[in-house]
Amino acid sequence: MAFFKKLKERMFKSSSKLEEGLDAIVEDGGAVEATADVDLGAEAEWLATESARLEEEAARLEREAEDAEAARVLAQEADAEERRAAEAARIEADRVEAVRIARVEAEERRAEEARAAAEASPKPGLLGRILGRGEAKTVVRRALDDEMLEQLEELLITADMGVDTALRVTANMAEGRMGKRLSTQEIKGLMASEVAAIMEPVAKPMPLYPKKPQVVLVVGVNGSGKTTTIGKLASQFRAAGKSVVIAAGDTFRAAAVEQLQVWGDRAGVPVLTAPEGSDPASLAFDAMSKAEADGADLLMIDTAGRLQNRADLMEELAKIVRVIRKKDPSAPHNTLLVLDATTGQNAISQVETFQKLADVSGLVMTKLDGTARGGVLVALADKFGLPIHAIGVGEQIDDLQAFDPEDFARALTGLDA
Ligand SMILES: Nc1nc2c(ncn2[C@@H]2O[C@H](COP(=O)(O)OP(=O)(O)OP(=O)(O)O)[C@@H](O)[C@H]2O)c(=O)[nH]1
Repeated sequence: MAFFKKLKERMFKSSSKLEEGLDAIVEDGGAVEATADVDLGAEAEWLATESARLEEEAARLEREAEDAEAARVLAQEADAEERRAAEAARIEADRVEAVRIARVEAEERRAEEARAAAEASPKPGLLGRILGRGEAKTVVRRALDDEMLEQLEELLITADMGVDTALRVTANMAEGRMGKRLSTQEIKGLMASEVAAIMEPVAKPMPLYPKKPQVVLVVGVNGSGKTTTIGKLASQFRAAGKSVVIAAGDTFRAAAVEQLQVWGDRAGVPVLTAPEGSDPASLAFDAMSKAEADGADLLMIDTAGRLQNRADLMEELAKIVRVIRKKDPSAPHNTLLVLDATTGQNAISQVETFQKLADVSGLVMTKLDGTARGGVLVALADKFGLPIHAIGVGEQIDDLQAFDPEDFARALTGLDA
């Protein structure tokens, strides 16, 4: 699936970190085994070839016997009964002997091939040696024990899954499997299904309501990717036939406003701005009036992300909410928290903080491309259960994807499609 391949490529750092770790864990205390399916296939192939060859040999001997029979008939005609009978007996004996020799030769050739293959290959698999089919494919397997489980836990913790989630994932993986010999591929498969099970309940697109305008408040620390995400979302909604208005609510930073205007242009969506330093709530109110007057489907409000002064930020966000509720008591309909995956476990404390500042209704995780810390999304899902609406996997306008738990789990663990 092309979409999955792209996600896996984008999440390369997370998956390669887990893959390397898993390989090392399985090799540490694991043993090389022949992959049974490959060797049985080789054996079946060899038997089929050999049986075809023996059939040919038998057919040839049959033809010879027929020729001998013809000779016997001729001899009969020559009225040399005894000689002919002796000749026929000899030919029959020759035929039996020829079949025996052909079988012995086949056995010898087989043994010779086995010896040659054993010499050519320093470490052939067991069946490979017996059958002389060259080097058999091998796989490293390790019996699942407490030590291996601990190593798996540590690996998941280093991939930012957090201690509690890592413990839960490994405990579920181990259930009913202690002592079983597992390959890296099998462990990846188990891990991917545990991760997908945790992510499944939170994978929800941003809900749309029959409200005009539907107000989407976008919160998050500076640099988390709010502006970029608003631009990407606006572009997607536009493509889906929705009319969108954006409000540049971080009025204290001219650069942030300019950046939002650039994204508005890219998405083909109007961006409402206010003079530097003016009241964000007043801008939000004006934007609400414009969106209503234009009959817009969605109003997306960018906000400041200054966590340095939490009390001010809390008051600023609360005032925006108070003001837009004068126009629509049910607004904001969504409060999206944008998180940067590269901050790893710090994303956990950002959720805790913003849940106190605003009524967070869903998450967008950005910058999953190019980070080895993608596991934090599993920890977030496990700890908060907040819906994950989308993931950012690049800086381009179409680099925002709906969150698919199975694709994510496979990409995270490096499981091949
Ligand atoms: N690789 C990558 N970069 C991203 C992604 N999302 C955003 N960025 C980059 O992250 C940086 C910050 O993004 P912004 O959208 O400006 O973040 P912000 O939260 O609005 O930040 P402020 O404007 O400082 O409040 C920019 O350089 C973006 O290009 C993503 O999914 N992947």
